[in-house]
Order: sequence, then structure tokens, then C-alpha cells
Amino acid sequence: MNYQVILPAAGQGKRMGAGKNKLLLEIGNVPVFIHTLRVFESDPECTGIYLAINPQDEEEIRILLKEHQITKVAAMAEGGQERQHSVYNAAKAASGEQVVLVHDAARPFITRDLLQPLVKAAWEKGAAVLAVPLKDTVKKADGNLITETLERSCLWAVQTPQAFRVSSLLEAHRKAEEDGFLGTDDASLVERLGNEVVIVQGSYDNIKLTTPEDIYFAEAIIKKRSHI
Ligand SMILES: Nc1ccn([C@@H]2O[C@H](COP(=O)(O)OP(=O)(O)OP(=O)(O)O)[C@@H](O)[C@H]2O)c(=O)n1
Ligand SMILES: C[C@](O)(CO)[C@H](O)COP(=O)(O)O
Repeated sequence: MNYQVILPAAGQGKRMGAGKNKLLLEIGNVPVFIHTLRVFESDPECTGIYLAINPQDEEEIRILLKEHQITKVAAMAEGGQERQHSVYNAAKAASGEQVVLVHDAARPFITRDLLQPLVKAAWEKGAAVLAVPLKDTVKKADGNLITETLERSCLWAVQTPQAFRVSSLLEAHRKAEEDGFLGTDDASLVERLGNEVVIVQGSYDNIKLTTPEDIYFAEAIIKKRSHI
């Protein structure tokens, strides 16, 4: 089933502390966001890629797209203050398919085999996210005083891509903007409207490059994959 994908790529990478957008850093001698783009470029069911970018990165991004022969970028929208604003800006440009994925450009290890189950689930249920079962025990605390140990068997670490019927994603973002609601992922905007979101099992390799040690994990994943 065909889909389009929105890739928010307009962050500052503050937690990475590289002094520039972390997506332009190289892992395995290729910029992070090019790894991500290659997955969708090579998927025949992806009909268009919509990037949200910072104007200051635009020239470098255009050069890299050409150099790495990425041809499916249909539009580039200007990023916003928060990830949510960047996604909404790009979502307004996306049209043509019934299902749209939102995927962090900072998660370069997504694999194609995970995409179709997600697209299918979104088509059937309205919205779906990739997630993996939590491995740690999670506790709630008031300051440093623990108030509750959460039941781990029902906890999931949610990833991207997250898939939506286009109308559902746009409505959820419109309503969030109207209500001044800011979520850390797109599914939460759909959930707050009372609409169902289902989980599709993701992969522990599908990490988000957030802090400097993630670069070591990323290099290890690249090395592992080069031996397969
Ligand atoms: N205003 C923003 C913030 C984030 N993102 C994108 O959303 C994804 C996930 O965000 P995160 O990992 O938090 O990236 P940064 O915002 O760059 O990191 P930080 O919060 O450390 O500054 C990344 O691909 C990032 O480029 C975006 O498009 N627009
Ligand atoms: C969308 C996300 O990647 C799901 O895990 C995550 O919520 C993004 O959070 P961040 O605050 O932008 O790192």
C-alpha cells in the first residue's frame, strides 16, 4: 500500500552538543539524515518525502540530496520552534496518498520490513505507532521520593515511524494548535481526541540519535549490519 512520509529534520541537536544539526554528522561516512532518506528512497511504496528543515541548513541539505541521489523529496517546509510545529508545517504540504508516516530524521536505523505492517494498521485503525516493550523498571517520583512502580508488562517505548490517515493527522495537529497543546509525539495528538492508536512491534535498533553516546551505538549497529 502506498504512503507518503514526513521527516522532521529541523532540530538544533542541543543534547548532542555537536555545535550543528546532528543530522549532518556522519556515521559510517554518510550523514545521519541520508541513512534515513535512503530507506524511503528505496521503498517503491513510498511516493513522496516531505522534509521539515531549518533555512540555515537548506543549502547543505540540497547539496547532499544531489550527491546521494535522493530524488523523492517532494517538498521542503520550514521547521518550527518545536518538533510538533515542524511536522505540522510539512504535513500541510503532503497530499495524494491516504496514509502518511511521520518519522524522525534522527532515527536512521528504521528498516523497510517494518513499514508495511504499520501502513496497513493505520489504514485499518486510523493511526499506528512502532514501539518496543520497555526493558527497565519505571517508577514515578515526587522529587526523589518514589510514589509508584509502574506495571512494566503494559509499558512500551514508542518510536517513529508513526502512521496516520492524512485527515486524522491534520485534524489532530489543527486541534492541538487551537488548544495550545504540545506533545512529544504525533500519536499523542490523536489520542487526546479519543481516537484509537495501535502498536506495531518495532525494533530495538531503531534508536533516536539524541546524546553523544548514541553515536557509538550507531556505529556499532552499522558494523553489525555490514557483517550480515
Ligand atoms: N523544532 C524541531 C525539533 C526537532 N525536529 C526534528 O525532530 C526529530 C526528533 O527531535 P530531537 O531528537 O529532539 O532532535 P533535536 O530537536 O535536534 O534535539 P534537541 O532536543 O537535543 O535539540 C529530529 O529529527 C529533529 O530534527 C524538528 O524537525 N523541529
Ligand atoms: C517522537 C519520538 O521520537 C517518539 O519516541 C520522541 O517522542 C521525540 O522526542 P524528543 O523530545 O523530540 O526527543
